[in-house]
Amino acid sequence: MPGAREVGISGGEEGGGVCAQFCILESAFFQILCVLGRITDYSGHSSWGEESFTANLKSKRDKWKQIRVSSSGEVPYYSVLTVLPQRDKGKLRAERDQRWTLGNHPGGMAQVAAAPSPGATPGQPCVFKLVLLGSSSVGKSSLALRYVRNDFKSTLPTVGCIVLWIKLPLASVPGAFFTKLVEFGAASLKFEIWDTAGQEKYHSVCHLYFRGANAALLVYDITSKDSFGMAQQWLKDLEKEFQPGEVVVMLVGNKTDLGEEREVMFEEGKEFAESKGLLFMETSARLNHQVTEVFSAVARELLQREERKKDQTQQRDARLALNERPAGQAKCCAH
Ligand SMILES: Nc1nc2c(ncn2[C@@H]2O[C@H](COP(=O)(O)OP(=O)(O)OP(=O)(O)O)[C@@H](O)[C@H]2O)c(=O)[nH]1
Repeated sequence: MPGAREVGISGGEEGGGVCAQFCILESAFFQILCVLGRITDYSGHSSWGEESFTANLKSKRDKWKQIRVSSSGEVPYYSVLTVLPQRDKGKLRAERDQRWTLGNHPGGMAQVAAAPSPGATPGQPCVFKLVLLGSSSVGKSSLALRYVRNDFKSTLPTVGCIVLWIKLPLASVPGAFFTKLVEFGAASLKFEIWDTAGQEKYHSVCHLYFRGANAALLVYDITSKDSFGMAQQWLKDLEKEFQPGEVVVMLVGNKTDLGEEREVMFEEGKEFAESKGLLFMETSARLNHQVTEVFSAVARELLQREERKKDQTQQRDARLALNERPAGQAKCCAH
């Protein structure tokens, strides 16, 4: 978008060849453990295999521990299978076996997933939570990866609902995974992008992750009519959770590079979006077509809404101030 400048990217540690989902999973766990006060530092992953990973965590006592985490089952959960002792001792001693079910651990995901407060600190950019929703394989993770890192790769299915922050993260485990700072002239905002798993088995828990969202991208694959239908289903889920106009929603038809296999016409997407008051764009994460424009359009809409809210608050305060004047004092300073 003209005037938009991307000024920074942070979060989501990614080692060589490590997939985005992995970052999400890591990030989610890192946040959970920080919230629980169990760790003070995190050294990143050491390996990835199937649906498990290992990570090095620094405890309050300044000791490094290695944990192995896996996800499995119909309801996604992440289980710390084994806590290994300090690496310098070299022994494999199981110290703890804990299991968290996403969303219901006291002090866990519920806090991690708390809504960011736009512009909470004066001088700081407004922070907005943006969730990516849609069927499996429509390209949610790819759009985030393209936007945040200008990268594209064949990715593994996200497990669970991770916030990625921009993959703000999990197989897709809920969690923030990337943040991106965007400046529009004098205004700036920070996106916290939460990626969710599109697989049907995770659908029932994904609402935990869009709680507190400021914006949502409803992504479908233009070569799949089914995915377009599912995007409409996701919209119904959002409507259950939010008041009309509470979140900025954009419908995104991805994979325009596969035009010959197109099953959903541009007009079809546009008409549906207009009928529901949604923003609409078609993209190709693969060719980097319109990806930045999608996020910029959402960012612009969010900032405009914030401005409108500020104006309304000022007008209301001004009215209140006038009404509170002592009796007999003129309400109009012109006379
Ligand atoms: N041709 C083409 N392929 C794409 C595009 N975007 C994503 N893909 C591919 O589609 C597949 C699925 O992409 P993902 O980004 O993992 O999809 P997702 O929606 O995050 O999937 P889940 O994690 O299962 O919810 C991968 O093989 C991507 O490389 C695109 O714009 N064009």
